[in-house]
Amino acid sequence: MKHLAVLGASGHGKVIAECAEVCGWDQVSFFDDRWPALAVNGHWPVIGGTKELIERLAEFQGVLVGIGNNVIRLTKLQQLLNAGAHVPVLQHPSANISRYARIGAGSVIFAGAVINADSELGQGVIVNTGATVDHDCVLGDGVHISPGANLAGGVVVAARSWVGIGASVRQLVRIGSDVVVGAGAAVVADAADGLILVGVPARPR
Ligand SMILES: CC(=O)SCCNC(=O)CCNC(=O)[C@H](O)C(C)(C)COP(=O)(O)OP(=O)(O)OC[C@H]1O[C@@H](n2cnc3c(N)ncnc32)[C@H](O)[C@@H]1OP(=O)(O)O
Repeated sequence: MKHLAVLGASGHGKVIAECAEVCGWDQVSFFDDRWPALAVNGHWPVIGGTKELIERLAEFQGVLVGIGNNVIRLTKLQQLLNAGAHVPVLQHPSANISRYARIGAGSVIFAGAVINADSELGQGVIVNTGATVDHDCVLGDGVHISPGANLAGGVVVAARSWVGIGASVRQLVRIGSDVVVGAGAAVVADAADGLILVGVPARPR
């Protein structure tokens, strides 16, 4: 019996839960600091907060963080790793992931995503529905590649940056840490840390 705990009873958490079910996890339970006021997340129960999860870690064969905010997701992930949680990588069966890609603990790769050869993903990364990460990309801890976004070959996205839905990034471009790339943007040049970029071609906002 494989029981997965997900910290963060969010919409993102629901996608993690369903992905876990199709990956063969028998049961999924949520933990969220809004518990006990929040007792359910869609089709899955919420059975405690962070404190309760850490007390009950031994009951779960895996623990993931279902929080979209990159900074909070990484903080919670580190807390769970420090407490000795077993943090898996979740890969939807329809995702096409190179055998030569490396993916850090707590990362989730959703339906229809593609990750090509020699890409390296850090911990707590989200490659969302239908996103593509081409060959030789490097994604730092806590990066989120939103649905339908496309990274060309050799792109670097540093820690905690968020590439918005449907955005595109030209090959070999380096995006710094804590950057937000807006929905539909086309990033064609390197971007410094902390910028918000929008448009085609993408410019700081
Ligand atoms: C499964 C999931 O749901 S995963 C989540 C996927 N979601 C995303 O990818 C969202 C990415 N976020 C965005 O694109 C956001 O709009 C941001 C971060 C770029 C900007 O957000 P905010 O700071 O809240 O901007 P706000 O909505 O107030 O708009 C400010 C201005 O920027 C413009 N703007 C906002 N987003 C964009 C964009 N993606 N491209 C071009 N212009 C934009 C607005 O039109 C507005 O222009 P105006 O001042 O001329 O009226």
